[in-house]
Amino acid sequence: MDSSDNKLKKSKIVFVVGGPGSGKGTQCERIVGKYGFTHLSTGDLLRAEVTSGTERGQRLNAIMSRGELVPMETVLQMLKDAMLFKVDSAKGFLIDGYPRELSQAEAFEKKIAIPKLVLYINASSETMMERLMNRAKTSGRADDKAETFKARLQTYYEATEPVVQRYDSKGLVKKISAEGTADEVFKLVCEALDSLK
Ligand SMILES: Nc1nc2c(ncn2[C@@H]2O[C@H](COP(=O)(O)OP(=O)(O)OP(=O)(O)O)[C@@H](O)[C@H]2O)c(=O)[nH]1
Ligand SMILES: O=c1ccn([C@@H]2O[C@H](COP(=O)(O)OP(=O)(O)O)[C@@H](O)[C@H]2O)c(=O)[nH]1
Ligand SMILES: [Mg+2]
Repeated sequence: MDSSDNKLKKSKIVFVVGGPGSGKGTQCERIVGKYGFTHLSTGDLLRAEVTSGTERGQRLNAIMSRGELVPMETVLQMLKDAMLFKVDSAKGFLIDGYPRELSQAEAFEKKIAIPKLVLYINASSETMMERLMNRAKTSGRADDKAETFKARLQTYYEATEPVVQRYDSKGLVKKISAEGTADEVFKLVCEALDSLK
């Protein structure tokens, strides 16, 4: 019988990477609708832990409100648990907002699997700022404010962009221009996913 770890290793995994507010969550929702993938956002998993009000949640909240990264062991364990929970029903996994740093990418490959594709959702910092300030009106997210945005952006350029370079050198990256409307961006996303068989 196949062990759960083996099933994870064989599953279709797509990383969705991009700056804060680039539109990762929006595109993932559409991909789920069309392709039936299982969507897991590490940011959402962390926020669920914060909402649960545990002591661990309070520690996470402090880190996230500063726009910094939560220790990678914490995030990887949460992500792996969530993947194992779904592995029997998932047609594939969309991992949204992860990996955030090179060491996370390496740990994921070692403990879970190598992704089949990295969707790189790319927008200018001005566009991302504008989208987030808009979202802030309704999101209730503690980190949707101008000061935290700057820190998140800096963390993104310093820690996350090297992840894109790593996978680009392996030929796994599809770079998607995310400046247009969500519909326009989704067309490009579909082209990238359809090239994956
Ligand atoms: N014009 C336009 N707006 C978009 C697009 N995608 C998302 N938005 C808007 O931009 C905001 C951020 O989108 P999200 O999908 O939450 O972005 P995200 O990358 O998941 O952001 P984080 O969760 O902060 O990482 C939302 O208010 C969306 O409505 C797009 O393709 N075009
Ligand atoms: O793998 C992850 C994902 C998220 N975060 C934290 O959660 C916050 C929100 O992440 P999300 O992906 O929801 O939003 P983004 O920062 O991309 O706008 C980040 O700023 C980080 O503090 C983290 O530490 N590790
Ligand atoms: Mg998101």
